[in-house]
Amino acid sequence: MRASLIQIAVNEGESVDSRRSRVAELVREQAGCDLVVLPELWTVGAFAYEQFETEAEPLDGPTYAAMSGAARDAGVWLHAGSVVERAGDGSLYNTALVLSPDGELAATYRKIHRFGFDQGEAVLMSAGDSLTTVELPEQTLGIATCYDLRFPEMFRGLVDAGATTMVVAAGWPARRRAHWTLLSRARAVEDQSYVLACGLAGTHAGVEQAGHSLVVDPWGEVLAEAGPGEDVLTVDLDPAKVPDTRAQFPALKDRVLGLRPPARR
Ligand SMILES: O=C(O)CCC(=O)C(=O)O
Repeated sequence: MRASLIQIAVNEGESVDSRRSRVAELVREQAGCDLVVLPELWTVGAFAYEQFETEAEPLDGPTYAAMSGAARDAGVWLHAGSVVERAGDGSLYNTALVLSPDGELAATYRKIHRFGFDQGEAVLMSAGDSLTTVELPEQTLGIATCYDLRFPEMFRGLVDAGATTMVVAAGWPARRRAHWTLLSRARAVEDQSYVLACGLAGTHAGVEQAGHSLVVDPWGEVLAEAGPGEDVLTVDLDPAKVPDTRAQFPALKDRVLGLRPPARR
């Protein structure tokens, strides 16, 4: 199974429309891959809070339209990153879209852990409350977005739902790049899963992005890592490696759930 992660540079000066057209071409260039992954909020920019209202779109909006055609032309499964979704009741969500090779919307995921500590996304967006997995012919994708990477219990929920490859679309700031790499590897090791972590590059709204997207195998080895700028990572994954790792080193079987809190004395 061949996967490509497209680490998109979002810089001031490029309109959302021209970026959409440019990215659609980049997706088309990945024909021959099985899966293509894009970053979080690559249309508007993950930190461009003042544009969230104006660039919000319904699930079948302009990003879906552009990505649907690109997925179909390339014949790939496409995790199209996330968009600012305007829901029917007017509220906004940070919503990931997964398209099948015929361009249909196969799954959506509304980001559960909003970033900002009572500012930015955390106040502008509503929170999702459901996990999303996507069945591909040889693997099950577990979908997560950026700040979610810090919450291992969410990934354990994805493992329990059958996920074998975690796909993390992000707009991770350069300032905490070390956390990005460390947490991507930690999720791979503890969940004995592939992790495809695809971030933004460039600088928007004054926030330099980390880039350095990476693909980690279920043993925690980094199979490929991007540089700081716009980049495409193409990696061959062996779906058998997940069950093999889980069988050879069956730590997931030793989980103890429902521990009692410490006794009060
Ligand atoms: O957790 C972090 O350091 C970055 C999270 C983030 O930027 C986001 O979720 O948009």
